[in-house]
Amino acid sequence: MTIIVTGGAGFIGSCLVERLLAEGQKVLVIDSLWTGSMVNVDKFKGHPNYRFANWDVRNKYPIRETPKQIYHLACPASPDHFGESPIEILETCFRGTQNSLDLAVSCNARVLIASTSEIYGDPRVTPQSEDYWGNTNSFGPRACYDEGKRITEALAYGYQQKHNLEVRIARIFNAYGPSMQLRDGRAVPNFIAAAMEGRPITIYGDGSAGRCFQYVTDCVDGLISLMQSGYTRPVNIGTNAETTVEDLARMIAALVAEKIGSTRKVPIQFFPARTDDPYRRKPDITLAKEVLGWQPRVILRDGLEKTVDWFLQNSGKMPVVKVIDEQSTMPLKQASVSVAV
Ligand SMILES: O=c1ccn([C@@H]2O[C@H](COP(=O)(O)OP(=O)(O)O[C@H]3OC[C@@H](O)[C@H](O)[C@H]3O)[C@@H](O)[C@H]2O)c(=O)[nH]1
Repeated sequence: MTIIVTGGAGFIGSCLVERLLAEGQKVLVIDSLWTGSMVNVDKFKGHPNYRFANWDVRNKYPIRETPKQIYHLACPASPDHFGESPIEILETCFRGTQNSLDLAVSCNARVLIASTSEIYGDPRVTPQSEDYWGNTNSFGPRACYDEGKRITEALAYGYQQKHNLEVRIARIFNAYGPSMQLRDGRAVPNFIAAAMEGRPITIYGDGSAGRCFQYVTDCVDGLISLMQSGYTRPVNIGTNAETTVEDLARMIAALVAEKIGSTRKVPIQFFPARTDDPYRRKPDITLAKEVLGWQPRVILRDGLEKTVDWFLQNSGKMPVVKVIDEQSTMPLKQASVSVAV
């Protein structure tokens, strides 16, 4: 029986598809290529267990088979998209999720919903455990995603109550790795792109904001473990190894320089923090360890090295989604990272 992956041509989705195919599963990817890319799934073409449907999840998918599982991942996840397409993102969160849940009901399939750490908003408590209700702003630049993902969780809960549907909810914290787009807009690809292209790295805020970046294969392991588990409430999927945004920028600048054999200094420019940007985000992953027996394994330095290697090898093949105009405002201050190796 088939496993459906909506958003399977995206960054996390394509890594999940690769894993499922390697396990011998039959996979149908449903993706509109809004933020996903054929570049991510070209490698599966011709695989006997792989099929692709170019389809927007906001519309009901005309299914001709009975899937046993649905991983519902389809949705833009970069703050750059929140400003460009808030209504489309809200529609994707509500109608897209509802369509996947309806499909699961009609096929008696189990469905895993990709939720996010963003449902905690700008948290007042650290670390964030699943029973923290969050601090979100429903009327701000991140609202479409924060509130949109909150509604996906509420929908999943409603379907579980009303239809006795088997739902799994993964709250994914800052994933990174190969197959992100160079112009994705998130910190890791932005910093790698700047360092590779010899531009200054742009930091929003003073660089002290905290994040916990998890490598994509760890994230995919967590999603599969959750899908296979009997646990029906939300679970944080992330690492609790915290770093500051400035330390991340310095690590990436040094890694790129090491790889390309450069000794020049990489400037860092500090711009005002973005509205509602969470200051400190760190998951409590006790629950995931207990109910899934899962925990992340890849340390940041190793994951970043693999990611930088991948970008250096593949950046030429990537479609340009968006070039951020960093010159439109003046930086607050400038620092330089010495990358002499
Ligand atoms: O070029 C950049 C990009 C990002 N940043 C900062 O780096 C931090 C991390 O930003 P990212 O855009 O990578 O990620 P965010 O924490 O905002 O979460 C976002 O991307 C990861 C997804 O899992 C989340 O769902 C999504 O909302 C933020 O403080 C952001 O302002 C920069 O300083 N410069």
